[in-house]
Amino acid sequence: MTQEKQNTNRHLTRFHYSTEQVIEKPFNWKQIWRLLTYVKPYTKTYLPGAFIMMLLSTVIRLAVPILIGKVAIDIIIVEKKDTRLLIYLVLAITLLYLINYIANIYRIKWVNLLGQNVIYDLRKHLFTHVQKLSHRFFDSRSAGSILVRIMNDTNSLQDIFTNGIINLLMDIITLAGIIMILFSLSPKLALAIMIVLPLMFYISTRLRRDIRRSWQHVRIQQSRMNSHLNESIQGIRITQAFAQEDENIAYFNRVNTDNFNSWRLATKKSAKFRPLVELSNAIGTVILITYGAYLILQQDIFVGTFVSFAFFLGMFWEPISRLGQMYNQLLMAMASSERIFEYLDEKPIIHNKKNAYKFDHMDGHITFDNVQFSYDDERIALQDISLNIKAGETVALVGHTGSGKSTIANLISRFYDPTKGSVKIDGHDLRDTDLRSMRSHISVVLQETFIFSGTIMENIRFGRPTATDEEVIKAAKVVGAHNFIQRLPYGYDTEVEERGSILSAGERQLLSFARALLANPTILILDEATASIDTETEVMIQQALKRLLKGRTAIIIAHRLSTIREADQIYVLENGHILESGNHQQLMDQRGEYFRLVKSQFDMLQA
Ligand SMILES: Nc1ncnc2c1ncn2[C@@H]1O[C@H](COP(=O)(O)OP(=O)(O)OP(=O)(O)O)[C@@H](O)[C@H]1O
Repeated sequence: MTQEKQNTNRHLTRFHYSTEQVIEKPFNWKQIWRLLTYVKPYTKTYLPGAFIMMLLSTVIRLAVPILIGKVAIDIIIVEKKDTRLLIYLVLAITLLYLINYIANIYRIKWVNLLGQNVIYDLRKHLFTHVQKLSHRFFDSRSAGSILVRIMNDTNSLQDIFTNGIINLLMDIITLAGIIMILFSLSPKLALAIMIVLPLMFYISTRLRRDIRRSWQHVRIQQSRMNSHLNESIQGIRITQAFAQEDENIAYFNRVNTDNFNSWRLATKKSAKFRPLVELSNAIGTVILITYGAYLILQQDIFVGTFVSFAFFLGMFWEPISRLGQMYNQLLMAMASSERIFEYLDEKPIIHNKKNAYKFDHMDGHITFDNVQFSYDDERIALQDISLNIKAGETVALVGHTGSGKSTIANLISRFYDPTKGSVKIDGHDLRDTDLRSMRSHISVVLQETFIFSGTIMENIRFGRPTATDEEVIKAAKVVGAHNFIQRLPYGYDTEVEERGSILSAGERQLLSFARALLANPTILILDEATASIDTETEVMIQQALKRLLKGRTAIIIAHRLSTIREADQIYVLENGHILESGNHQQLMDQRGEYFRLVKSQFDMLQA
């Protein structure tokens, strides 16, 4: 292997998506029942309609071969030789076919409506559920793989609900009907034909596990591809900046090839089913002709019965083959539904207790009592943290990267619960409070401001959806965003794409301030942007910040000296501990870590 190739391979290991493993569970009826609960809302509408149409059409299909073979040939032609009766019979059969045609139209229509509605409900349920899941869930999964479950996995269930259920019933009824009719026409001939059934059974049981696993594998490959796609498109700017496009393409090619190969394998395995069914059909036909002719010669059966048999035999393999396909579909649906139910069974770790305390009003007094927290079992992110942040105070958290500043902010918003100790607001342990009412009094401004696709107006209004246009504009004016918004091509109606790429970092920051101000929170958590911005914007942001903080409890993950200096309390963190605390002057006098931090920043600015 060349050095270059070795390097590329080493680099490619950075693309590692750990989320998807094969969920291997035996076929289980419980899961099918659980899926069927989604049909329940339609048991008074589409389902009975489709069922009646299916029944009608099945009865007609079963009756016609008897009318042609037994009635037309054996009775009317051979026995009675009555032409008029034959004409009536032909007319009756034509009418039956017409009814069958209409029944089929309605069956397909209602079955499709049923399927679409069920998928709509399932996707809604899944999305609603995922929205409520805690940060821990998202920490361990890529956005792409979540996307696949909401879109692809629900899509793959569509077939089972559109054609699956009704076709399954239709095929089972048809099969049972045919078997009964065949046995009543000639038990000997019926028994002879059934010899191939064990072969069919063997085929379906042997192949089924294999097929199921390969389809599961396809989903995993798709999920990997989506995860990579999602990440590489989101990170395209960095990719281009580091000239890593080729590496990205190489990895994508590999994922794409894996995806292609897994599809090929799965379809190859599934494709074995049909030819084997055809083979059984052929064997059955040979038996029918040979043994049937023998029975006619023995005068055991009449020609008409033989004709009915031939008709039914043609109809016999069709549902069996479809049942085989249906089984494939069912296996695929099992794989998808397992993956969907895995998410639906994921309980939000952070949830409301019974009789949780509702914050109708919040003063904004925050306390941390000996808090310990770790994201995983391996590392402790916070230890022995005790804070007392009085209502209306501005607190700055400073410290080296990874020291635990954002973790403190995460605990105040209750994105996670502490492993030990407690976090309280106004004396209420957050674990005993109502999440929604608690968070409605808190606003978070992240360093990386998230801009949603939509207009500037809508983006600010995200802070309080009921706000009027005037209120939005007022908030923008207070934080000093109004001027730059007015200069945009359509002012407040300018469309910004996801992530707000047409705006500068400073502008995005001001927008998020306006959004936070509009929400009018009691507690404001702000992760100050580290992006270097020009002095003029810096001044503007500082002024905006002052207005934003007025009258609120503020926790600022501070990077700028100007912000830190004005804070009522400063906590210096190191490796998850509080190293020092006090106001600027007190900490400067201590000449400890804070002093060194300030000095190094000052030296840097001087330089
Ligand atoms: N979602 C997560 N899962 C696991 N570990 C995490 C997670 N988020 C943070 N950590 C770890 O917890 C520790 C504290 O991280 P935190 O984000 O609070 O640091 P910080 O002081 O805010 O850093 P920065 O200034 O770089 O934002 C770090 O060691 C980090 O690696």
